[in-house]
Amino acid sequence: ANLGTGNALSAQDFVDLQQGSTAHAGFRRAHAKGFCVAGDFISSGALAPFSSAAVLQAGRYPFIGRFSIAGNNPLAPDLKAPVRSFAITLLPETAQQWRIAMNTPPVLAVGTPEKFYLQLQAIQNNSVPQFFAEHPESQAFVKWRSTYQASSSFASERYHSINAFYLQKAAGQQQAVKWAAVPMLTSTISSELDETDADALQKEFFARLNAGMVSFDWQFTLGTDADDENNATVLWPDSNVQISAGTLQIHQATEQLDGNCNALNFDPLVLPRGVAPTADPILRARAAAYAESHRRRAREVLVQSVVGDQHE
Ligand code: HEM
Repeated sequence: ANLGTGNALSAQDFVDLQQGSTAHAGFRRAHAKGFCVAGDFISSGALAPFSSAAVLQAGRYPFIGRFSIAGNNPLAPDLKAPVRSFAITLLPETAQQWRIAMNTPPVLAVGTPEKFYLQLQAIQNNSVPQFFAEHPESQAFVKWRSTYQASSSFASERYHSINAFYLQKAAGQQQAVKWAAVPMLTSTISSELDETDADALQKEFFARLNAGMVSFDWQFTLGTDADDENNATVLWPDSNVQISAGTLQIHQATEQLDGNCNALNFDPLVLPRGVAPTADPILRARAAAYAESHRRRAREVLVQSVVGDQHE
């Protein structure tokens, strides 16, 4: 992509940049390293006045999910990653899936796909400070980054939707929201994190889960007329109303190559009735890039299995 001459930026451009010079066949081009989880969402029903979504009505709904670290390398050391992630697919009986991908930062540094692309280039060129200086909208992100301390567990991070969505109840009635998965730590483990182990976080999580369930409170923040739901660089004020939708209880974890999260694409535009996308342009770019990454890795997995069959 040559953004200087008005050429349109494509999903292929994004994924080419994200995968770098060596593609890791069969793996996600971003957030390549992770593992699958499964659990139940215990919905409080507190969001039901705002949305007709099946899983926001009181009840218990299964989900499958994936914890990951940002980056293109499926063997990267867990503790070196600047961003950690939690993705879920809620599975109500109505066949209306809700796919969600969340990251540790609450905001983006820049608000458009074109600038996000330039930011990825700046990361690869080691020119991030200059990039932030040239993009004053990155202020909230830079502030978050300066105070954020990575924790010693995937189970004790807070994961954010970053982009806003609408909850819809009846025609013409909508409420802008952002959400976060907020850790509810109930169990501690005795073993210390082995900082020399590339899979330290993954092992910690599996050990923790053996000792008991891992839970997150799924908290929604309501936007007001003063908030721009289409600009993910701005943090909404703490004074905004917060409502807990219920508890995400995780009771199973599986290596990603053996788990049913691996083949999924956590496309943020796969939404059930009662939830709708805002006009935030990042959301469209994400849907297109995830599809392109999914296409590449799915094709490689099929090719591998065909080759394997021929040798059997
Ligand atoms: C224009 C901006 C973005 C681009 C181009 C982008 C690109 C990608 C790509 C290509 C993948 C791999 C998809 C797959 O193969 O299944 C991915 C995964 C992911 N992205 Fe993004 N992303 C963007 C913004 C975001 C934002 C704002 C968030 C958080 C709110 C986010 C969270 C995630 C997560 C959690 C995953 C891993 C999902 C999983 O476990 O399968 N991304 N991203």
